[in-house]
Amino acid sequence: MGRSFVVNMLLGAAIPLCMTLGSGVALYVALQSSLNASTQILREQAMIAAANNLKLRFVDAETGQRGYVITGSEEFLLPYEQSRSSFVLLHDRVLSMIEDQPAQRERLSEARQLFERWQAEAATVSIERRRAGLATPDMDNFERGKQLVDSFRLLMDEFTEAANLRLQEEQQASIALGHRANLIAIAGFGSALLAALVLWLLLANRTSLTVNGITQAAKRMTEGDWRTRAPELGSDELAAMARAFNLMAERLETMVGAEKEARQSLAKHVDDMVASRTKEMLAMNHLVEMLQSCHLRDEAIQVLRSVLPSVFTNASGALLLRDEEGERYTIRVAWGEQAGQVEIAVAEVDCWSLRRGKPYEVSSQVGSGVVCGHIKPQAGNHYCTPLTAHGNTLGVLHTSLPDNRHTEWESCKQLTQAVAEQVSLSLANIQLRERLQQQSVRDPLTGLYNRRYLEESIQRELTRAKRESSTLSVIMLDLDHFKRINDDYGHSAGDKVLVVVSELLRNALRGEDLVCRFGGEEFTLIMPGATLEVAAQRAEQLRCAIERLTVDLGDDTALTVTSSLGIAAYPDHGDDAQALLDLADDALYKAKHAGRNQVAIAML
Ligand SMILES: Nc1nc2c(ncn2[C@@H]2O[C@H](COP(=O)(O)OP(=O)(O)OP(=O)(O)O)[C@@H](O)[C@H]2O)c(=O)[nH]1
Repeated sequence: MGRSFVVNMLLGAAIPLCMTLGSGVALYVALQSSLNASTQILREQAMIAAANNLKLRFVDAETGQRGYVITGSEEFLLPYEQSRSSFVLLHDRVLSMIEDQPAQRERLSEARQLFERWQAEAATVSIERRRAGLATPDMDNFERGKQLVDSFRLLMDEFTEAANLRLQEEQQASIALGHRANLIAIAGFGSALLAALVLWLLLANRTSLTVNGITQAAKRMTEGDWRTRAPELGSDELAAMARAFNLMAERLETMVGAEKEARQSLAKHVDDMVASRTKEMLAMNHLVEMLQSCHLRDEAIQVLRSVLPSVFTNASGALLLRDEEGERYTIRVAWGEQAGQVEIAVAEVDCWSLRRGKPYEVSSQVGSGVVCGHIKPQAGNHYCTPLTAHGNTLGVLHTSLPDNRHTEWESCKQLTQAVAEQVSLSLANIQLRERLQQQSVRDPLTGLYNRRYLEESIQRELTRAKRESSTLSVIMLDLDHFKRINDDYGHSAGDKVLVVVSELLRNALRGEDLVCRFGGEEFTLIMPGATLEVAAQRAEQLRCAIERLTVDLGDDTALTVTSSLGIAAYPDHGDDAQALLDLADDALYKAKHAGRNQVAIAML
């Protein structure tokens, strides 16, 4: 664990500061010593000056004493007295200045003793002699005085020399202290300055490394390089700042990565949705085109079976269509999980959208609800919408999505509604076309095919019989004395007889046989694949059945009727449709002329 940046900063400031303080103290001490030395020099100089003064006082006192002794003039005694008293004062002052110099004190005490001895032994004696009127100088006294003065001078010279010596020492010491102070000032403050500079450079370098690292990393990040990181140097606050930056960068990288992933996933989702919608739209367009080309409801159901599952690629579903009788609905198309429900009949009460006449939904969006009985399995989201056209309900379109795909539910419902509208429209058109077609080929009274359809059909069937080397028989049937029924019981009774006989004919023949009302009370039967013999047998059976028929008119009146039948067959009677019809008609007339209620075969 390294030192913190703040501690480094404080150390960076404290070290030069301490060095400066240390230098200051050392400088102060050196200066103080220098000051002491200077004071000492001044004292020594003052002492030398005082020693010289003492010598001067002694000389003045001697000069005054000698002047008085030689001249006898009293005026010489004044300087003598003054010098004497000032000598004492000056001596005491000098003595107080050299308390710490015992050798000098001794010299000075000795000098005073010499001065006092000079006064006592030379000066006072000579002055007294002069006062006593002795003008002749006492040579012994004079000699003694001179010796004492010389001794005094020698002593004071020693004193001055010693003081001068001390003065020189003090001056040298002062110079040395001055040099030392200079050295301290230069070395101390210089090294403190250098230390401050070095520490500042270190701290600046440390700071700039981290700050530049972070700045560069931030710049690279703004240019899109989210993986870049700042260098984490050391373990101080700057390193903590770099670590915090890197943590932030890591978070940003994670966030940017997540945002990028989300964007990509959203783009993929949108692409998928667009692709899915495009596919659905293409499939729906295909469905609409195909339905528009259908002429029959069964054709439309075939188209819906093959195309509807590709329209709803993600959803299960079923298409329920109303039966022709209009009472029930049958699941005509089913896909996905509903695939097993095909051809199951469903009552109107089993579908809530049929009951209510509007779309019905059970999903997590609308909360819980009762699932329609025709939906199996019942788990998941379900949507039923009625197929309606011109106020009629044609069926129901139902779609389902599992619970885990609820995000697609809204678009699934919209697609279901759009497809339901298209299918309704197409089915309504087909039904209308079928109805018009039926009306154009069917006889409105009996529901049998009309003569126009007969003429088209016989040609087609004959061509097929020729192609397949098969046979085809034509029976012309005419009710006997039908005019009488009309006349006797009314036209509506005649109509009823026609309807009942038509029903009999329709039920008696095979599915591929055609029963047509040729006109009035005359019927034509086309029997593909039937030989002349088979046709003759069938004609006889029909004749008998009609003969046995009883038509109840509702007022306790029951009618019976007979019929005459003529037969012609391919290839027995040729391969021309009109010729076969004519031959069968001829045979019919032959049966009429033969007494009616019988079967006649065309001439071979
Ligand atoms: N009720 C009714 N009568 C029809 C219809 N079409 C034709 N008829 C009548 O059928 C009768 C046909 O009479 P005819 O051609 O004389 O033949 P017929 O009375 O059956 O006598 P034969 O054929 O010789 O046995 C006419 O009276 C027509 O008016 C129809 O749609 N309804």
